Amino acid sequence: TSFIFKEVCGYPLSIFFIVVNEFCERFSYYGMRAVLVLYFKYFLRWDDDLATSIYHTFVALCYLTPILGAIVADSWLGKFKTIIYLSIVYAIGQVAMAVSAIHDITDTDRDGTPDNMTFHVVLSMVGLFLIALGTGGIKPCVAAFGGDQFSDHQDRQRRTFFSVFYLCINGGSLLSTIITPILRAQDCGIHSQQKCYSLAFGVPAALMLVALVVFIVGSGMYYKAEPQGNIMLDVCKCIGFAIKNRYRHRSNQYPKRQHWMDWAEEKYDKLLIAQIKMVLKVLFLYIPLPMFWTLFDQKGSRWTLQATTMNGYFGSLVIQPDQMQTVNPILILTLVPIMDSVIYPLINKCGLNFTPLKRMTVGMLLAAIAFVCAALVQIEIDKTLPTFPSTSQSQLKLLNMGSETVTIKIFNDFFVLQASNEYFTFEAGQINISVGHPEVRNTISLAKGQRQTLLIPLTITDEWLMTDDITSKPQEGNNAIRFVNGMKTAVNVSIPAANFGLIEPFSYSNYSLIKNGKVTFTLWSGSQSCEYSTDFGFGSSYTFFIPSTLVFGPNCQESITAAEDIKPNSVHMALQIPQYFFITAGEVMFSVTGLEFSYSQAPSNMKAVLQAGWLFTVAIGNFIVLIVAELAKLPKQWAEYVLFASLLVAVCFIFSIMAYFYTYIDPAEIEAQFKKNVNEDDEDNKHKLQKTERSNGKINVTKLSYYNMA
Ligand SMILES: C[C@H](N)C(=O)N1CCC[C@H]1C(=O)O
Repeated sequence: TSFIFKEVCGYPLSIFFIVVNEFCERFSYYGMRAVLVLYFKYFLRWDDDLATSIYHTFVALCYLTPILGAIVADSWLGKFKTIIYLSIVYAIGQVAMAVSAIHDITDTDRDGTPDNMTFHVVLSMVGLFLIALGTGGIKPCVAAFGGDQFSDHQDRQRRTFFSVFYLCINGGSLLSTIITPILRAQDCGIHSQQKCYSLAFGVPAALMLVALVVFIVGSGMYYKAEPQGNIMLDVCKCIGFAIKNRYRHRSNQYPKRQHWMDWAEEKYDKLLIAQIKMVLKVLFLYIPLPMFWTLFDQKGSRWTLQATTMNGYFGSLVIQPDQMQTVNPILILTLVPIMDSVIYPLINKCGLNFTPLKRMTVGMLLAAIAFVCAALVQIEIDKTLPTFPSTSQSQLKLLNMGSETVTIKIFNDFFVLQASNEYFTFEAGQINISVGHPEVRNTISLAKGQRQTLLIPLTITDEWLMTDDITSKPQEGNNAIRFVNGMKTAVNVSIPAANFGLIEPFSYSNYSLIKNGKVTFTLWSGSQSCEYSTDFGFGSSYTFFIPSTLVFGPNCQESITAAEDIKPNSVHMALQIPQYFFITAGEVMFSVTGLEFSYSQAPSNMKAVLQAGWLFTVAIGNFIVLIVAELAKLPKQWAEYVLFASLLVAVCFIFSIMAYFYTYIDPAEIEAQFKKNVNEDDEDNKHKLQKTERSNGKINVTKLSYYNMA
């Protein structure tokens, strides 16, 4: 097809439209993905398990559909038309998601919640399916289409293109993962204001339309390789025939052939057989690769969970656990140029031949190192975690509600205390406690596997009270807070975000979850009030005690005491940076190189198919995360990290052996050689046929059409 070829600094101008398209498309994809789990959980009201499973299934589907897109592009529509049509499908999917998140559509009673949840679920599932089809379908085509814009002698430029392409992916990903959560946090609605998921999905939908328009604008400048017929069907038939033919000739009397695909020679074109061999060789090499993605994809799950048990204060800036993931695209944006312009040229200067497969091997090793770092950080975190009781143990803490210290005897140990900050651990189901002078004895039954607090009343002879305490770290960096009222009057405690309700005399409130930062509690008793301010970190639990002696007024702050049930997270989130650095450096070496390798080693008619094969390794990696997370329930998280690191090292060792035996090819050169040979044969055969025709007086039509085809 004709096109206007324009070059800027040695690069075809057309790739500008392709990389801008990729930037917008990745913004659209990652932006929508960033708020998807929260949409499931808080809008569709799904539980955590269902939300996580559907999320991972969606991600895996997005990397499975490239196969479909590649087949359509290489065999039927060509890459250009496939990208246009599937981008339309993709944009419709994004719009469906945005519409599905408008609660007002079914909120007939105007209470702020959708009344027909089936409508929202069905529309969002249809939307997600279309998005998976679109994003996956176009992904291998866009990368390969970009590669097609370069001529055979532009190897260096094409390599740079793949690096810039990767930068755009991560630029889009970075911006959208920052912006869409902010959009989601806005309130919007017609009848009632709710969290604005429709805007968080609407902006990615708009970006997808921009991606489509930008791609169409470049239309006149693209080199559009023609699809070469139903190539995948031919490939399958050819492989099937080779296997059948090999089986038919299994006896020793038939001479062996160099390659099992050579058994297709009787029926199929030698060029097609050579092309299939090229693809199979690369696909075979891909077998160990999903393991890299298995580790890589845990950034979004295990590493984010790890961050929830860490301290996110960076000076006055507070980083939320899921925001740590943005370190990956930020590092990509810095590491790709450094690798391309400093590290690789330096390695070359040292005389080392750092081939693509060597780079990928080093990339895998770096990912394994990242997991060792994650394990070391986990060990540090574990040291700071409270020791919760085992199923055969009980833990007890004491809180003396009186103003005087009391002497407490548990079995034969004496304590003089106002309140105990530590939990005592007991194996026995019952303990004897003696309090004060003269001694008041009590036998207390303890709950196994539980933490409890014993509230010793003002008058020791009054009834003793036991509370059930929290036995795990609060999730997502929240703080679990409760109040014990030691006063003779009821007290109401509230903060802007929560109300602890009315706490009766000598009783306690339930736990409420509070975010980090400064919080001011307002205590009310009748018309009297008191303000109590304190700073919270991440993942702590406190019991605040309101003493009987509290005087409401400006100085009440000092009278309230805080018992620390669970310490706040003390290991800093910055300690995750080394693991992010290694996984990202690994990604640059592995993924950017793999993308280019998949293009350069693919025959001309199967470029998109091999890109899809590459993306398929990402899909399998995601499935392995799902399976391993279910199966490998190791008691210690750090041990799971070490297990993953060891598995990747083992896989990397196998891959390096496979890579050692791989010979790099230039598909264009091989194809040209085949075509030249066939043309020469063609000439010879034409002469032979003309001779035969002259001698027999007729032509073998089948053969002639075969030669013409070749
Ligand atoms: C966001 C990642 N750094 C990244 O660029 N990718 C993860 C899977 C492949 C690649 C992408 O194309 O999105």
